[in-house]
Amino acid sequence: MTAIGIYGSAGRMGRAIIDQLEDAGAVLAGGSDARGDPTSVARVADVLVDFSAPSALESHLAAARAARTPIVIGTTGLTAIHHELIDLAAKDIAVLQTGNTSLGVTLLGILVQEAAARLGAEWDIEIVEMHHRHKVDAPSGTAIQLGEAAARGRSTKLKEVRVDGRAGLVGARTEGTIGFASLRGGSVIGDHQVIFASEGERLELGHRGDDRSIFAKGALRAALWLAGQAPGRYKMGDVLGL
Ligand SMILES: NC(=O)C1=CN([C@@H]2O[C@H](COP(=O)(O)OP(=O)(O)OC[C@H]3O[C@@H](n4cnc5c(N)ncnc54)[C@H](OP(=O)(O)O)[C@@H]3O)[C@@H](O)[C@H]2O)C=CC1
Ligand SMILES: O=C(O)C1=N[C@H](C(=O)O)C[C@H](O)C1
Repeated sequence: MTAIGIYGSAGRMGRAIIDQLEDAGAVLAGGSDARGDPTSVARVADVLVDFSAPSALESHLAAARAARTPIVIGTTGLTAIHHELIDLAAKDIAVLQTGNTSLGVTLLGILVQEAAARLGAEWDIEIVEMHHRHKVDAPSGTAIQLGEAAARGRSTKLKEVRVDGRAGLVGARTEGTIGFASLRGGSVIGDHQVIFASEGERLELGHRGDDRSIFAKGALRAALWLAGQAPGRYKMGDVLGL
């Protein structure tokens, strides 16, 4: 059985993953949190999953590289520097990074890219997400990933067209931009809606997470797949064949 090491094991996602281990045919190699030892976990695991915090990413990647253990990174709130660190680690080990491990959101990304490619720039794109009151990063990793899919569909880069959380006298919308709005409240697991708005009509593509187990099952599916892969950087689409 595949032994899974979990970074962020005591958190909401860590606990949800532990609940799914048996059904996935995996066992817990060990876990660590803010005061844990990522190196010893990496040494005893066949594959690692990281659902912790961006500030821990560098040390988690270093531990995974030193032990030559593949790692699934689900932590969100990552910056360009974090992505560079991931690219660097992927030269030595298999790394899968995704803002969302669910099947539904992985497929949604493909649909969004396709819709953006087929609809002209006169269709405004806005992305709305809602999460529970404890979430610390915004926009969500999923929203950013969906924005990147839309930008790809339009053969542009998200960073060139991104508009975050409007407030005040911001002026009329600039054609071709992709806007983000984040809502926080209660126990919402994770809702995402991509709105394509034109004169007189709107197309809405979305996903609602009703249970955190969807992310846990996806993370374990990714981990079991990644355990057998050569060094490189992978996506959920590679796991699911989408
Ligand atoms: N990709 C996906 O599909 C999904 C991604 N996520 C993302 O996963 C991450 C975790 O979410 P969630 O479980 O809800 O968050 P929680 O706050 O419930 O858990 C975070 C865990 O990470 C640990 N942690 C915090 N800081 C560090 C650190 N510096 N080093 C090591 N461990 C640390 C915490 O430990 P301690 O208690 O000791 O501080 C805690 O156990 C978030 O970034 C979230 O957005 C969430 C759901 C799905
Ligand atoms: O923090 C969460 O809970 C979630 N985070 C991920 C994100 O930032 O997109 C995925 C999911 O929506 C739940």
